Order: sequence, then C-alpha cells, then structure tokens
Amino acid sequence: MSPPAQPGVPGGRGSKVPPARKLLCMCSLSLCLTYLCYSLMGGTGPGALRSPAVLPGTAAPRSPAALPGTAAPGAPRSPASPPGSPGVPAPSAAPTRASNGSREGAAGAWLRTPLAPGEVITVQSGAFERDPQESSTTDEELSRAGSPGTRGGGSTTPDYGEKRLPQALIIGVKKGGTRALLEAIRAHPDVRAVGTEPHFFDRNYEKGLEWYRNVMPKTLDGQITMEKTPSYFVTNEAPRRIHSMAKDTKLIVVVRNPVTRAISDYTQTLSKKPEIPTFEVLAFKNRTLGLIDASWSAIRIGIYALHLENWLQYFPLSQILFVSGERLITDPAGEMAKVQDFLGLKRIVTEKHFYFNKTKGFPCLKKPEDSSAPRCLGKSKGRTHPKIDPDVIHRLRKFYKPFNVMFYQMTGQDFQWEQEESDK
Ligand SMILES: Nc1ncnc2c1ncn2[C@@H]1O[C@H](COP(=O)(O)OS(=O)(=O)O)[C@@H](OP(=O)(O)O)[C@H]1O
Repeated sequence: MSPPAQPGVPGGRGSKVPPARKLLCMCSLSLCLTYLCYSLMGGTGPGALRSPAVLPGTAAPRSPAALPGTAAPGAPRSPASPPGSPGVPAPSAAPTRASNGSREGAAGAWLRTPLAPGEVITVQSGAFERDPQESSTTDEELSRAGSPGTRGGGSTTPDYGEKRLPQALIIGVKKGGTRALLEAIRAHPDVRAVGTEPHFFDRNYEKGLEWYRNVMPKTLDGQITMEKTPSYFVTNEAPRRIHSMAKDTKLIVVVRNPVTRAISDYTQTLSKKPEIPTFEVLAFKNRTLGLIDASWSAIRIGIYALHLENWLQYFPLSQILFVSGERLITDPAGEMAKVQDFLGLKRIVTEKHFYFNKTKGFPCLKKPEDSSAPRCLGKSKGRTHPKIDPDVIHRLRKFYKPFNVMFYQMTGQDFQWEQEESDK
C-alpha cells in the first residue's frame, strides 16, 4: 500500500492533473534534469555547477535516454509523472536543529521511558557494536551475514525457513537515517533483514543472484526479506539491475536536508581521514564565483531529483516510499507507520517501541529484533558535525533549493527543507 496523497501538496499521489500540464511538466523536468546531467558531465566545466535558477540556460540539451546509465531501450517508463503545479505551497515551520545537543523539545511527542540506570546507552553486539553501516561492508562481514543466528550481519533467524531474494530494499540515501530505519523495521516480526550492507547492485553484482540470496537471512512464508545499501540510490545501474531481479521490488528512500546530509557525509569522511581539506574548501569549484563543486559526492548525492529520474525510468512512483530523515528522528513511530503500510504489514512497530535517549540525543529502540534490552545506534550515528561557515551553508541552501522543489514536485511530498533555519 502506498501512502496517501499529502494534503495541500499539489500533485500529491491522489490528485488529478490534466494530461497536458503533466506533459508540460514532464518536458520541463526532463530538460532540467538533462541539463543537470550535461553540466555534471562537464558541460560547464568538470563538476562545476550552479543551481538551475542561475544557469544561463544555453546548454544544448541531450535526451536523457542518450545519457549513460539511463533507461535501456525497452525498459518501462514510469507511469508516474511530475505533478502539474509548478509551485509547492509554503510549508509550515519545522523544528530547527542547531546543535547535536538534546532534541528533547523536538521529541516531545515521544514516549520517555527512563533507562535504568542513569540512561546508559546500551550497545550490545553485532551490527550496532561494529557499526558496519558505513558503506564499508567487508567480505568478512558479509560471510558472517550469511550465517543464521549471527546478529553480526544477518538476523537472529532460527535455522528454518528459506533464504529468499529481498522483496523490499532501502536504497538510500547515504547519511539519511537508513540504519535507524532498518533497525526499526527489523523489530517487526514479519521482517527479516541483513544487518550489513550487501552492496550487491553496485559493487558485488558480478557475484550473481545466488550469492545475493545466500547473504539473506532465512524467512518463513509471509515474512519479508530486506536489506539496505544507501549507495544504490546514486548508482546508475541499480534501477535496471533491481528491476531485472524483480520488477515488483518495493523501494524505500530515506531523504534528509541535502545540506545537512552533505555535512554529515563530510563528517564521516573526516573521522576516517582527519587530514582532508575543510568542508568550505571542498564545497566550491570557485568560491568567489559561487561555483559549487557538484562533482564532490557529498554535494552530488543530495541532488535527489537527478537520481530519482533514473529510478523512474524503471519503477512507478507508487513503488517507492520516501521517508523523511528529519521525521524519523522527531516522530519515528509516525514514519514507521507509513513504512509498514507501504510494505503491507500490520502496524506493529509503534511508539511503544521507541524512547528518546537524552544522552544519545536520539530515539532508541526499546526492544530491538534480537534483544529485550533497549538499544541506541552506535557512535557513528548522531555524530557532532564541525561548525560550517554560515555563508557556505547559505549558498548551499540556495544551490539545492530548485532541486529540492523539483524533488517535492516529483514525489508529491514537501519535505520542508527550506524552512529549516540552521543546519548543525
Ligand atoms: N535513532 C537514531 N539514532 C542515531 N542516528 C539517527 C537516528 N535516526 C536518524 N539518525 C541519523 O542517521 C544518520 C546516519 O544515517 P545512515 O544510517 O543512513 O548513515 S549511513 O549512510 O548508513 O552511514 C545520522 O547522521 P549524523 O547525525 O550526521 O551522524 C543521524 O542523524
């Protein structure tokens, strides 16, 4: 079941849009995306990109079909088209997130069960302890993931049932909140998931579907097999490959304000390579000219409209669920309700499953899949970000704005990233 149309968002899933307007919108969107691809491929200098709002608009557009990594001939076009209205209604104020400190205010709706004793974050074993989530799954982790009963990679699945290919995938985005979502959905008795990231549709495709199936936990009839690999969302070949595995695969994308996401991405890299240049330096091709370096993956990943276009060549919009990374923190039960509806599951993971942990500054699970003890995500989730020059943040927000608006139109959902006053 797909989530209902967002009230007040023109072109939400339930709204009717005249075909001509649809077409017009499709054309303009296509042109924008084509231009964007063109720019990314070097049309305005390697990787240098300004937002569409400030582009001179002189680039010769190429057909998206002619670009590498887009739809193969005969591949299904998405029945979904961007909604007709060019405008997205002014969103209401969203909670701001100035620092990595307590989010208690934002999490006011949360069930606050005190943790005994002294709110210690319980990090027990497996996926949490080793933090395998950072797109760095090793072969060793993967082989462990395949063995039943080990939490390290696979589920605590008993040794019965069958290994099946996944019916649902969390395909992105990196640093969006994908680990939090996977761990929350794993608490559902009808879901079994791989703890580590298999990276099958990007790095390990040549290993074949049997390898992939073998990585999966065993499931009983009626249980859903899942995995998450956030890099799929930005992998050109992933939509085609997933479509050829099973065209009815359900796709989930956790999206987050692209500016905050970029800073989070940078923070992760910085933690591994402290010698890298500052965020401010990496973000620009030419800071004086205001040329954002869209070839830097931390920036490029956040151009969601661009990547989504690639998926819509193969999958209808109704088969993709967009989860708000921000709401996953402020209202995890609300987002989980949508996820369970989308997966056709009974709403079992509810607010009773979460509590807000003040020490961590994030929601944590009261009862993870394999344990009755509460558990928060590991230390690589919810890191303190370095302070970024507000002028750079401002420029990045301006850069992303038209792409965000395009993304809202494509999805029929307003994520309200323009309303956030500050990024941590
Ligand atoms: N419950 C809970 N606990 C901790 N962290 C949470 C939670 N929900 C969402 N988040 C946010 O998830 C961000 C990491 O995203 P991912 O799990 O997608 O990262 S990764 O791509 O797998 O590395 C991580 O980003 P940073 O804050 O930048 O570290 C968090 O903001």
